[in-house]
Amino acid sequence: MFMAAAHREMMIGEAATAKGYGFTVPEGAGKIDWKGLKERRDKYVAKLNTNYTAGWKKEGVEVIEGFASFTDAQTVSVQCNDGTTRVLKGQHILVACGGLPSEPDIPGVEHAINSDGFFELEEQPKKVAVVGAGYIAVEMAGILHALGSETHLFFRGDTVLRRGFDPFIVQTLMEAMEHHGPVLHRTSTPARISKQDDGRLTYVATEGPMGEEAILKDFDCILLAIGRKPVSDRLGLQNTGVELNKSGHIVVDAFENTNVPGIYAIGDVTSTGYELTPVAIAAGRRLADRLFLKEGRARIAYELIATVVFSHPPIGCIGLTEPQAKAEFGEENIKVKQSRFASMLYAFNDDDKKVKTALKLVLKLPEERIVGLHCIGPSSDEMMQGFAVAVRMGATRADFEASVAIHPTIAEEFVTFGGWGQQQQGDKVSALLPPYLS
Ligand SMILES: Cc1cc2nc3c(=O)[nH]c(=O)nc-3n(C[C@H](O)[C@H](O)[C@H](O)COP(=O)(O)OP(=O)(O)OC[C@H]3O[C@@H](n4cnc5c(N)ncnc54)[C@H](O)[C@@H]3O)c2cc1C
Ligand SMILES: NC(=O)c1ccc[n+]([C@@H]2O[C@H](COP(=O)([O-])OP(=O)(O)OC[C@H]3O[C@@H](n4cnc5c(N)ncnc54)[C@H](O)[C@@H]3O)[C@@H](O)[C@H]2O)c1
Repeated sequence: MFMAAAHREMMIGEAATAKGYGFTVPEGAGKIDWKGLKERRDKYVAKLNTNYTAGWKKEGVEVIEGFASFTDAQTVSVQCNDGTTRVLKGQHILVACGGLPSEPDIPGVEHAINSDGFFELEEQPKKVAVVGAGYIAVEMAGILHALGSETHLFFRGDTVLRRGFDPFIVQTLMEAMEHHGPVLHRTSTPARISKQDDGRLTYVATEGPMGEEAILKDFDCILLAIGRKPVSDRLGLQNTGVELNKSGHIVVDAFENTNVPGIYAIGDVTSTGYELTPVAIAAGRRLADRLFLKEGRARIAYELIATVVFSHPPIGCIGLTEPQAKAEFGEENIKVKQSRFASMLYAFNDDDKKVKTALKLVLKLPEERIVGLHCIGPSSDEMMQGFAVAVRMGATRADFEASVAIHPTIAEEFVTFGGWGQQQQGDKVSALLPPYLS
């Protein structure tokens, strides 16, 4: 959440963009009171926790603080924080124990921090290495760079976000980062970390096809963000017969059931492949409705989960990438509409203009149903939620085309695409009205 909020305040080049609009931007205007921000954030988080605790009390939920593990498929033993042990039996047991950051097996790894450590930093690092290519690495490197830390981003492939993101969008992000972002270190694999005599850190990676050593010195922080692993190994699951997959995630079906009746799992600890807060919450709600309100067989549409990366600029997407759609439905059954342009927001600053906005629709033929919608550019994060509703409802190109554009916005490109080609005419127009108006 704070990444999202921080992101909005710190759009790269915001000061430069403001200059283009005629604002006087004093030197050092972007400087941040890191300590003050951390203090206010910690207070805010504490208040949220207090509110949740109060809510549970009000609902009559007993909260037992401690470490829980299974002794058998109906029994959980809790080592409570107050030193006592509680043994609880249940007809229904839900595992929602999440995950922990993964660490590379390299010498000196203890000198680095992970995303938990990032939130504990008391000072803004002057020179920082961020290792990884996923959400956290991209977001945190973007924030640190935007705040003025000398930021180096190290990743194993040619691009970041290689898994699950459309190559057109990723390429646009790479170009934006090259113009306005951290120093990029491609094809780079972590090798070792050591502490220098002056307390700063040296980071060594192997880079390029020949695996040459790259030695970079003088970091005051090395942040590892190479994914998260489920905590399933410490829950006594071996006493239950609950099945885990190769990566240790609890195997669940689309209804949050494990293979053991009465044991369910949601969130990051599961095999669903989505490590996102709203997915865990939605899964919990659906499960509770089914178990206790007996409300049918509602399940999450895992195929259509919208996601946002709070990169600079942000990325929003839902559904299949172009390669995924072609693999699933066959190349001949997929049509793509895409567009790349300099946003009007950046019209007055030549350097800004290099950061492009890109949008893509992936359509399944013959009905031209939208099976993928992807964008990168200002406000892509905010615009995704509305488009996600439309895509989940099965919107087609005709539905988008029939929606009158809002001008001047970036999102309007999705419904105009520079003129979709043929305009609908005559009787076809009424066919494009929503059912309740026709
Ligand atoms: C840096 C960072 C930024 C993120 N940003 C976003 C974002 O912007 N948007 C988004 O949608 N998602 C984001 N995520 C992902 C999101 O945080 C997770 O998907 C979500 O928290 C998963 O919820 P969960 O309940 O499965 O697990 P968690 O939130 O990890 O909660 C699991 C809880 O179980 C407790 N626990 C573990 N084992 C036991 C045990 N044996 N006994 C008792 N308690 C136990 C843990 O202490 C923890 O409190 C982010 C993740 C990280 C790390
Ligand atoms: N905006 C958001 O919604 C948001 C923000 C932050 C995190 N998250 C969630 O948290 C999850 C965890 O984030 P993450 O960025 O740590 O994981 P990730 O799975 O998104 O990315 C991990 C990256 O680390 C790389 N990697 C793996 N092993 C490596 C190694 N040994 N050396 C170098 N690189 C290695 C992988 O290639 C991958 O690119 C995400 O999958 C996401 O679901 C979401």
